[in-house]
Amino acid sequence: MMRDAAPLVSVHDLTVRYGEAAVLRDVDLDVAPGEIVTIVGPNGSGKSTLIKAILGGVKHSAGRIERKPGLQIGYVPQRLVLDPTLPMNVERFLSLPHRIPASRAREALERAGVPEIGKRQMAALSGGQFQRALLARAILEEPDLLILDEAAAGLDQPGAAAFYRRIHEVREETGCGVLMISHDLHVVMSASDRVICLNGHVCCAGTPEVVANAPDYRRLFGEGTRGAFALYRHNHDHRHSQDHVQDAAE
Ligand SMILES: Nc1ncnc2c1ncn2[C@@H]1O[C@H](COP(=O)(O)OP(=O)(O)OP(=O)(O)O)[C@@H](O)[C@H]1O
Repeated sequence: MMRDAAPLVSVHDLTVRYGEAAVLRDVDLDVAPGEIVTIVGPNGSGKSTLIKAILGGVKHSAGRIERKPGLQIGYVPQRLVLDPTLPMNVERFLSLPHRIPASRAREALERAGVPEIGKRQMAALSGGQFQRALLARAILEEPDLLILDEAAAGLDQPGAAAFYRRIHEVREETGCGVLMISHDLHVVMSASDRVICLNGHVCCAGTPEVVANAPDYRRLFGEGTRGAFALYRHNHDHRHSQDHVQDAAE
């Protein structure tokens, strides 16, 4: 990772509103080349909105987003719904909207850890294979920054762990930066260089160690689902408008 290098993307004092309601307030974030940054936060805390703003799909009402000139982004959505009656194999899917040589498709599938699925029908893939196909498509153009919005949601625990391991390897192999949203807190803690805890604003940010060492988090981490809520409760000396998270943890 190159924290000293110019960031791939940096977000300053970002505010996003849907109508009157501010969904994001004064958010700062940056991703350096080769760095894995994970956004965590309760449902409705603005994680997807932040990513959409970075991708340019949502307008912000204040603040600014700076992208490295010529920045190439690869995006892996949480899910993609394809017409199951549409015959389309994986290689063809990778060739949309621009036809690519079969060798490039094979290389991307190898990188994504699924070299064998090129001729399989998209509709016949398992959830894990489908997400790998989306990953292959996102890395086809050798992006500088890979953005994943809960891309392992719906996979079982070993499947999700394998998926994140693969992301780690892609980062090692290509040097791309990674910005992802994840609810898999165990994975977040082991696979991220930096964690941003979001709840409309940035509650806390730092290395996984710093975030995980918050007393509540340490006390509760690993105690079933309660551990998952602990991250959102650490060292808060203020109340949120979304206190359902706190309620859910109690
Ligand atoms: N297009 C929209 N119009 C109006 N409100 C929206 C829109 N998209 C999202 N919101 C609201 O903005 C808030 C943040 O949504 P967002 O999807 O960014 O949260 P999230 O942290 O990604 O949630 P989750 O973990 O459930 O995916 C929510 O209250 C949501 O209802």
